[in-house]
Amino acid sequence: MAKYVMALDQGTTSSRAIIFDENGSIVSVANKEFTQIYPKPGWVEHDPMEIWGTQIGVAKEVLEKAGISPEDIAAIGITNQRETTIVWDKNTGKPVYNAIVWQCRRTAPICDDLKNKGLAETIRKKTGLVVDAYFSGTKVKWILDNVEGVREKAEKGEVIFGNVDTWLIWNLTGGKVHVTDYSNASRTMLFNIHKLEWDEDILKELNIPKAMLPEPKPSSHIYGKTSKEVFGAEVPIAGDAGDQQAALFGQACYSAGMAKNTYGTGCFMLMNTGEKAVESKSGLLTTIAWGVDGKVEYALEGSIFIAGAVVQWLRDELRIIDNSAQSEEYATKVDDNNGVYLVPAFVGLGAPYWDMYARGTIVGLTRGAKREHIIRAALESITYQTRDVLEAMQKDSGITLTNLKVDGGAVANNFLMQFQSDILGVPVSRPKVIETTALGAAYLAGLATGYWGSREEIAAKWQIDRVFKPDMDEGKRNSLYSGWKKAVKRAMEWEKE
Ligand SMILES: Nc1ncnc2c1ncn2[C@@H]1O[C@H](COP(=O)(O)OP(=O)(O)O)[C@@H](O)[C@H]1O
Ligand SMILES: O=P(O)(O)OC[C@H](O)CO
Repeated sequence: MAKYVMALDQGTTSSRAIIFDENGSIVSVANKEFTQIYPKPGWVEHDPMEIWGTQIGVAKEVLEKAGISPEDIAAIGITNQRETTIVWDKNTGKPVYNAIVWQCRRTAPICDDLKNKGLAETIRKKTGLVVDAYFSGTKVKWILDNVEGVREKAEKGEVIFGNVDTWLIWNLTGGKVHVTDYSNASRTMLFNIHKLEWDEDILKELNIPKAMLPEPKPSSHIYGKTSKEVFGAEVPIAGDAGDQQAALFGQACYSAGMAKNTYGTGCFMLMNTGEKAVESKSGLLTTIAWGVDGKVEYALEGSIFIAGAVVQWLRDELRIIDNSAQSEEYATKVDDNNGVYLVPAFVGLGAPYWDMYARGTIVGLTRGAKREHIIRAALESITYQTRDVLEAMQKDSGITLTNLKVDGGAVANNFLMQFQSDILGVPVSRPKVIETTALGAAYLAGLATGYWGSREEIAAKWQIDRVFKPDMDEGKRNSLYSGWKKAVKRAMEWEKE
């Protein structure tokens, strides 16, 4: 029997491949960053060929690093940045346009139009989502309306759509399989999350031909096999989930009420709500967690668009740090934020504000404000945004969280984790494996092929690295947070005419 499971984790800023053994321990990792394209303010694109090239590149590299061959892989699990939209010609395999990234705001006017027609509530009821440029539906419409000749081809079924999971599976199978899983489908704003089917009315409203859409499937399922020419062997592709849902799975949040927060490019808090789709009244999303074991489970989600990305911005655009880890070093050189707040609304604000027209701002600057304060304010902003969504989640679910499980690249930052716990007043638990997204995808794939037997078996493998306990008095916690709320008001609706 093959000895390992491979996860392909296609994130917003990098493509990663990880090999896991039976214990869920990492055997080897390969990672490659790729180009972020910003054609206009508020627009974000990726080159789909670069996504594919880096992803297959790291898949080969990780095998080499581990000294194993493709035949040693029992199954592959795919997990991906969600919502990002790719449309390609199914005969040539070539994209008709760059991938429109989840962060891209170009379709805000299409969303305004849907809202003005009074469709927001119907769309929310069917899809669980707030009408926002974040989701794929309006991005597909934009491509059909703006790229010459694409609509005609789409109507003939020659041009097809997929999120990044679909694009990777299509390429891995040598252009044979056009599928997605329920968790990814639930992020398109085209999918009825209760009936588990594409919604004809929304498709009609957005003028999107159904023939373009992938077939929705469970998240733990054998979708097809890798092509020998592409991967070197025929390996079952047996797991597929959006990266945030995969992280929830990897954190073993299998019962209703369990939650995690992932600190990557953005920050996404998800709470499992079991087989019940809970409607949010506080600005959260209702989303499909996964389809596993013949049933579908749901989650409440608080989506924060910019988290770790603010640290990349300090590094690449502001150029006041050389690497992400330095953010911790500078932030801890000062005792506090000195009254400085940074609202990283670079691509608008997600939950719970949903303001497509908000933009980034720094407030509270005085003559004594130093680089350290700005760096600290950037890290603090991640924790305040998390408090925003945690409060919404507690309201919607009626559950008071007594502990928050965390993961993702930025949780390596100990200052960030301690401050997070201080601002929430709740312990924050960091697991040994912080690559939980990839782990979740591996588990989904391994369950479908019998490499692992059950969720109980998997849950027993979860191990803690460190718990950060709150160490700030309530008065200070609340006064810092009220400063944040004031700062957010300054950032909102900035781009609105
Ligand atoms: N020590 C650190 N402190 C703060 N942020 C960090 C640190 N290390 C990594 N990051 C941030 O974490 C993000 C990378 O996390 P990752 O989970 O790989 O994200 P993604 O899957 O979205 O590409 C980057 O945005 C990076 O700036
Ligand atoms: O690339 P990540 O890990 O920040 O995740 C992006 C999300 O899936 C967007 O919804």
